Amino acid sequence: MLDVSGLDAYYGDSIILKNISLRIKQGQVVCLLGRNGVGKTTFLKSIMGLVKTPNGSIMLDGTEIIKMPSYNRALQGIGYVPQGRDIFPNLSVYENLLLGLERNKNNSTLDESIYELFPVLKTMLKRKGGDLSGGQQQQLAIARALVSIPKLLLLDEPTEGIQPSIIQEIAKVIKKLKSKGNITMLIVEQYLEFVLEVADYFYVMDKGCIVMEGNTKYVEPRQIQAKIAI
Ligand SMILES: Nc1ncnc2c1ncn2[C@@H]1O[C@H](COP(=O)(O)OP(=O)(O)OP(=O)(O)O)[C@@H](O)[C@H]1O
Repeated sequence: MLDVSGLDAYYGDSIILKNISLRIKQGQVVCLLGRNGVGKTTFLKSIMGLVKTPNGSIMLDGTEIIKMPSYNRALQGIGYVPQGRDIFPNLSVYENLLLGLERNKNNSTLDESIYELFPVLKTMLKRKGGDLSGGQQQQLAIARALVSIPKLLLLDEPTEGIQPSIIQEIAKVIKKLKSKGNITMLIVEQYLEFVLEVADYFYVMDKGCIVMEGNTKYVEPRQIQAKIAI
């Protein structure tokens, strides 16, 4: 459903991604791993149209999106949870969730089933986004992306700086979504155990290039570790 090929990405004149090719099948959870600064976030931003990508192709369900403005890519069904989550600190949890609906032209009411995935949010609807813990903010950011019912969800380091019990909650949500089968996910992550738990397939990036890929079921974790250890 996502087919990226020969993609280069630049910040100004500096080339950050070189000739990246990556494919995700419908309903798959794919993780992109790599050390700090190798270009993982830049790759997600390239899919969202937030960086310069003069060469290559990004096909979403058979449609070329590489020249589309970012807003249209969201309308095509891509949800993005950036690193740092981008929660509006002065808006309530409920208002933050409502903002997610702006991306969905077919739906203007909040589907209550979002609280089945994130029960903690239901207990905090009136609380300000900025008063939530880091883990709760991460859950809110994922929930906000999901209310627009994306067909492809991009998550940038969802476990970063989060306590283990909430990491487990997030892993559960990802597995639940996967079992429903109507969403495809690309997750940038450095936490290998989490990747092996939730992903079907992985790619490892180094210095702007893909250097390893495979099925998470059959890989020897030490082989990945060797490529991502600092
Ligand atoms: N706005 C920017 N302008 C110029 N260079 C940038 C910009 N953002 C990132 N870079 C550079 O691009 C390279 C890739 O950064 P990127 O954030 O994509 O890496 P990453 O693999 O996601 O790292 P991390 O895990 O630390 O988030 C780095 O060398 C970084 O310094």
